[in-house]
Amino acid sequence: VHNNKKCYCCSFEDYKLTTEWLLNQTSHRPKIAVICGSGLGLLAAAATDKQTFHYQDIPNFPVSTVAGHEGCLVFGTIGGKSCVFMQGHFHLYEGYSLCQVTFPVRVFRMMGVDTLVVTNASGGICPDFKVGDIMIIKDHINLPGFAGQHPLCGPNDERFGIRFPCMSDAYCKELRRLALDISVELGCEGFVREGVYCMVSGPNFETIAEARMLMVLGSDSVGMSTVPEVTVAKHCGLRVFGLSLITNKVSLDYSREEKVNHEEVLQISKMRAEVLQKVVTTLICRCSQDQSINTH
Ligand SMILES: O=P(O)(O)O[C@H]1O[C@H](CO)[C@@H](O)[C@H]1O
Ligand code: HPA
Repeated sequence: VHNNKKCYCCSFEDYKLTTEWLLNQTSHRPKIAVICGSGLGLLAAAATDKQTFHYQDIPNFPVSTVAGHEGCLVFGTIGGKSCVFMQGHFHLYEGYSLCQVTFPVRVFRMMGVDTLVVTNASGGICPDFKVGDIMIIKDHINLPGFAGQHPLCGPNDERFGIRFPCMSDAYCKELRRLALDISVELGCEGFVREGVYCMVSGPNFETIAEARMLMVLGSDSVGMSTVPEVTVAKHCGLRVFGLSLITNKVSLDYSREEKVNHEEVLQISKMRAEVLQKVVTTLICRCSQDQSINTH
């Protein structure tokens, strides 16, 4: 209850309970959390010493309702570094509040995580982008946030962060540079790009007029996730790195016949999941070695 108005946000005690439950169930103490987007659960495959929890068994955790989101929390080790992977994340269009959508991020913070890696599937708006390109997220547009659908609306809990957080450095520059270097080493620089991700609430894909508007606004790709998690992560002081897989070209022209669907999105995710896994795994190994970029 705040100012005599009922608050539907998760309480500090909710985050605490889940954090303590997980810390009691696992000996892993992750420093890096990876959120796997649609069809990208394979990102956890490279981890060793794995321990898996189903979302429905974790107190206070929402459950995944979308195809391509397994609904598992996987603890494991990569390059000697303890990590936690979310195989599947939550969306506004599933009917969850943004507090529920971002719930795991604050739990990770309370567990001791300092770096969040976000991944997702998105539609390419930038005319240069091709299906299968991997976009390093340089920045984002929080379109639902403009309309008041923002995870930090409501009373601010200073134990997590300040009332008015700065977002001009949302995606860590050093990690973006490192990812570009890694893509050259792995020989996949030909389909690695950098760009601006725009979040819409979904669940429908964009109309042509909407897509054109998003392009004018400066969006290189569009999806229905990630921005709330990144916003909450920055608020509580996490370092953020993001990759978006371009699974389809967004129609910007009335003469275009192709129609996007979720099956196609999952098919392209499956096709590129292995490369994405290599990039993420190498990035985790390297950032754990380089202390200068490990300090927040
Ligand atoms: O952002 P993720 O969950 O990776 O997936 C994207 O793909 C789904 C639509 O096909 C939506 O959930 C959209 O956000
Ligand atoms: O074209 C798209 N639009 C919105 N979200 C998406 N997620 C994958 N592709 C798309």
